[in-house]
Amino acid sequence: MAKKIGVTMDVGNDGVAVITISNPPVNSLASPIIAGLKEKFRDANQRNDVRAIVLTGNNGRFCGGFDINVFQQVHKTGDLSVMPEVSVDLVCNLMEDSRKPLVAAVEGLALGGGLELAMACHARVSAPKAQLGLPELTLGVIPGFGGTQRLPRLVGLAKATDMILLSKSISSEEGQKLGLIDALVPPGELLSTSRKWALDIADGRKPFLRSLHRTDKIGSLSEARAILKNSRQLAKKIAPKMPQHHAVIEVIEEGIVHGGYSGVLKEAEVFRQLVLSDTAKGLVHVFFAQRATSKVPNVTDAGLKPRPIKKVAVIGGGLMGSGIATALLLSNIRVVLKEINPEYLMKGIKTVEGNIKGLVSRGKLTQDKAGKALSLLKGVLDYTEFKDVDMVIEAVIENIQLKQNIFKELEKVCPPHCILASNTSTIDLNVIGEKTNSKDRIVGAHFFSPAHLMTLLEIVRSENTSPQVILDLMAVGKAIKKVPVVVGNCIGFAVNRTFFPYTQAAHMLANLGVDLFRIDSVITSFGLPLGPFQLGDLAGHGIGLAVGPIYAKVYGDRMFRSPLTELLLKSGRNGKINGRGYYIYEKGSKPKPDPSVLSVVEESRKLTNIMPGGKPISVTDKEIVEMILFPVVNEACRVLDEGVVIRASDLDIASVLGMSFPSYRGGIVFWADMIGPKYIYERLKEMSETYGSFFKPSRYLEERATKGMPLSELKSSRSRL
Ligand SMILES: CCCC(=O)CC(=O)SCCNC(=O)CCNC(=O)[C@H](O)C(C)(C)COP(=O)(O)OP(=O)(O)OC[C@H]1O[C@@H](n2cnc3c(N)ncnc32)[C@H](O)[C@@H]1OP(=O)(O)O
Ligand SMILES: NC(=O)C1=CN([C@@H]2O[C@H](COP(=O)(O)OP(=O)(O)OC[C@H]3O[C@@H](n4cnc5c(N)ncnc54)[C@H](O)[C@@H]3O)[C@@H](O)[C@H]2O)C=CC1
Repeated sequence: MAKKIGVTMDVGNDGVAVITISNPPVNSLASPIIAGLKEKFRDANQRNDVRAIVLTGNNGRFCGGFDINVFQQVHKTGDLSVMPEVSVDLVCNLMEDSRKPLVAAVEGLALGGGLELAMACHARVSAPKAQLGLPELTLGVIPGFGGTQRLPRLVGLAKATDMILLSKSISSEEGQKLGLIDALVPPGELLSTSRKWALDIADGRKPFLRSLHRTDKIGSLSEARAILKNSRQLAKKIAPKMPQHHAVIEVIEEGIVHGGYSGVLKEAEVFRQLVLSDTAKGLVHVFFAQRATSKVPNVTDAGLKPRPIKKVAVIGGGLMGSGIATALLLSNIRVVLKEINPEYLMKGIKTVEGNIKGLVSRGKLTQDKAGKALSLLKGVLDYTEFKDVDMVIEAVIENIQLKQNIFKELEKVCPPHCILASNTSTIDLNVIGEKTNSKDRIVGAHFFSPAHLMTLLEIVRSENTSPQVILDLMAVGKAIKKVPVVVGNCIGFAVNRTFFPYTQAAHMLANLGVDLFRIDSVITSFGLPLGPFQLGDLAGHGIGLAVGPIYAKVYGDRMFRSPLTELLLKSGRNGKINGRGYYIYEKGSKPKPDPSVLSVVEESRKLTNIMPGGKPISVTDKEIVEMILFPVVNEACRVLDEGVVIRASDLDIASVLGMSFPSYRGGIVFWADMIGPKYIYERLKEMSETYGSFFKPSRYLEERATKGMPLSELKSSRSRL
């Protein structure tokens, strides 16, 4: 059935015109909707039989904001003229300054431009539990329909700056307490109450309030300045590299100092600058990339329905198993946690308890919910409880034989419908399932550490995994608030494979004489939260050593073999786990660079002997970024070429959510396309001539560079999906 898009107006016998936005699924403000709103408001203002107006949205959702597709259009063409004139034409002139009272009837959600339309109305009536917010900063822009001016005037400056800077939405219940919502009524009474409210304003029984003209919640200029000073500090802390966070404070201040209308004009001007920024391009790409992951050909379009997953067994209560168990419990899924002995089992259970208590102490979970979650956990030492589980997630150490034996055993003890998933970070799924007859229900459920906090779930399918199993795991992933990305089977899958050159390039640079703490600092300035050496400390150097040979077996031709990890472990530095790696870890304080590790690096340099003429190389910060991240782009090209991901944007979202690649750079492939494949190819060619085949450009990169094609444009016939 075709989507019904448009704006309707029904004028009742009571003289109230109800204007309704229809643009499923979220009633976003696409260009025809904005044109329709202008037409209907003009009409309602002119008609003699209309005394008052109610604005609402169809299908239980008021409005999800401006149509983000238009931003993407602007990014593709650079043409700002496709952005309709809204803030003054529609919002100020036709709505707020209308002589006829206007009431917003809000239900479901009013976000971004949606909330901004509601705030331009003369009152807001809402159904319970509606989501209200201005999330524009997450898209690299600022509110553009007057939200920067009206929200402070409705909820107060401190609350408004907090909501805007943190893109934090509130419920209609909280909105009512703050004065954003005038009345909260059951959904069945929403329209009747809104009509009555509009007529009450028309007849002078209720005040005719124009938000932009209000000053009662702004406070004095000195109070406002003190709040804005705090906001500037907050913006510096949470988003030092985001232009929109700093710009929005300037825009709010303009309205405080020179009046709301002046603020509206400045808002429009700044909005138009920001919408063309690279940050907005990256963040809008990430918005759509994340949503695209829910569409998996031959799985989500195959007419299948996810089966209920009520009880899950997790094998191994170590770092990953305890995190995975925590994530499941928090979404009310029963968990059986299996370990090898009572001591390890107790340790696993204590870790789960610690994870959950940590959420309570940070105010992210109520005590009640924590108690409920923990009541769903059962620790076991044998397979008796496995007889009625719907899914098993194996998270034992990275050992092929051990995993093969476990899967062989699982086939016998689990019911036939049970999904058999492995959290392996590296091993080929076909090898894990080699000794079973259940290959169609074997799947990779690759979580990222800490598993209860990181949002990526890489779902790895082999050529035998059934679409039903993939769909079920996608549904579990969403239920436990992860973003599932379905990828093909290969060593390291999509994310770890793409990023294995990250650590290796860092090791090469350190062996070439570059200071490792400088490398970490350059990479964090680029936008990753941790540099490669600190990340190694966090993951633990033992795991690095264990997976090295697995990668070497298949990608050996393009690996830099560094003795650094082995030397580090020999010197008793396992990483954060034992308090010492490249950094020193002490409870309650930030990791400190450990100068004594430099002797280990020296030893490594002697063994590799790759410094030209025995002298450290001299590199700029830009060159460090290129030497570390261009090899990652190069491997991403191979991942794209081999069809390990369905679409390039899946690798973008996986790199953002799994590796914390900066979202404002749009993900690894998007970033590479912004720089240009030709430049990356030429730089890698130069590096490979100087430093060897580790940097040799891949066939895919060379082809794209020569043909002038973006990396994201897939033409692979070698899909693994
Ligand atoms: C001059 C500019 C004025 C201005 O102030 C700027 C704005 O208003 S910018 C937009 C601000 N709004 C937002 O940032 C909201 C973005 N959307 C969401 O946060 C969520 O989609 C939702 C909370 C509204 C709904 O969530 P959910 O039910 O989980 O559904 P999905 O997220 O999967 O979305 C369903 C499909 O709807 C598409 N969508 C959502 N919002 C918009 C939008 N504002 N514009 C265009 N399209 C939107 C989304 O892409 C999904 O589409 P699909 O094809 O994947 O089904
Ligand atoms: N550490 C990390 O950052 C990540 C690890 N992984 C993968 O997750 C898996 C587990 O890794 P970690 O949790 O780090 O290891 P870990 O060493 O912390 O935990 C493994 C646990 O499995 C238990 N175990 C071993 N054999 C068992 C058996 N037969 N039955 C029940 N329990 C058994 C061990 O006692 C141990 O507690 C590995 O495959 C690893 O590659 C995946 C993503 C990230």
